[in-house]
Amino acid sequence: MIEINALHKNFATSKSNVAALNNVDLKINKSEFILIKGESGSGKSTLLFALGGMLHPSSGDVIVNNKNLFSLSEKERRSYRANDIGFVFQSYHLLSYLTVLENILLPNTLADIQLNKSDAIQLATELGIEKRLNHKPSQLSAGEKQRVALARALITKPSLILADEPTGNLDERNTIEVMNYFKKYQQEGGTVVMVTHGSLADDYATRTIKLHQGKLIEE
Ligand SMILES: Nc1ncnc2c1ncn2[C@@H]1O[C@H](COP(=O)(O)OP(=O)(O)OP(=O)(O)O)[C@@H](O)[C@H]1O
Repeated sequence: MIEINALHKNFATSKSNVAALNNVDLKINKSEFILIKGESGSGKSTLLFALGGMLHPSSGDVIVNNKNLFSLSEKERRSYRANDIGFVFQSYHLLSYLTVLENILLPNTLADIQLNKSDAIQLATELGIEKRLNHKPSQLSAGEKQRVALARALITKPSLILADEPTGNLDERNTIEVMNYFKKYQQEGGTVVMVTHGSLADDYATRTIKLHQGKLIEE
């Protein structure tokens, strides 16, 4: 499904040149649940953003469903991001001036398919936040905020979830809940790629990869 070939990303400044990714090769199959681990600065987020078509590599390819992501037009890449991927971040990235329901339906502004309110309500019910639909993010607990972010990520029925430390601000109980939602999504055929430092996700993943100074050192 996804093939990463000889991926390099350099960040050059006047004083330094950081190889954030250095010759990374990786194949990701449908319905895998992959954890990306490695010390701070090892390139985990860079790899995730390249997978999401949000960060242009210096060289190398990201092939998704036989298409080279970085040979697509900007419009095609935007469509891939909006329709095929759900993003979940540590800090939720909810819009504070929108209600929970409006946040969940936010992909409507970007995705090709028309999302409707009843789908959002059904998803919110599955995630246990149906009583919060008219609240603003500031009125929610951390675990509730992340479930809203999950609903927003899932509403387009993406084939791939990219998650960057999604449980970094959550306690153990909420972490386990989020991991169970990811597992359910994966068991229904979705693919999850998740950056994490912790070990709570280990039991949920089908594979763990490790980066060190931009190199993939362990599968
Ligand atoms: N925009 C940028 N400009 C310059 N250097 C950058 C930029 N983004 C990332 N880097 C550098 O690239 C390297 C990899 O960064 P990345 O954020 O991918 O690491 P990470 O493994 O996700 O780290 P953390 O666990 O701390 O989030 C780091 O040395 C970082 O300083």
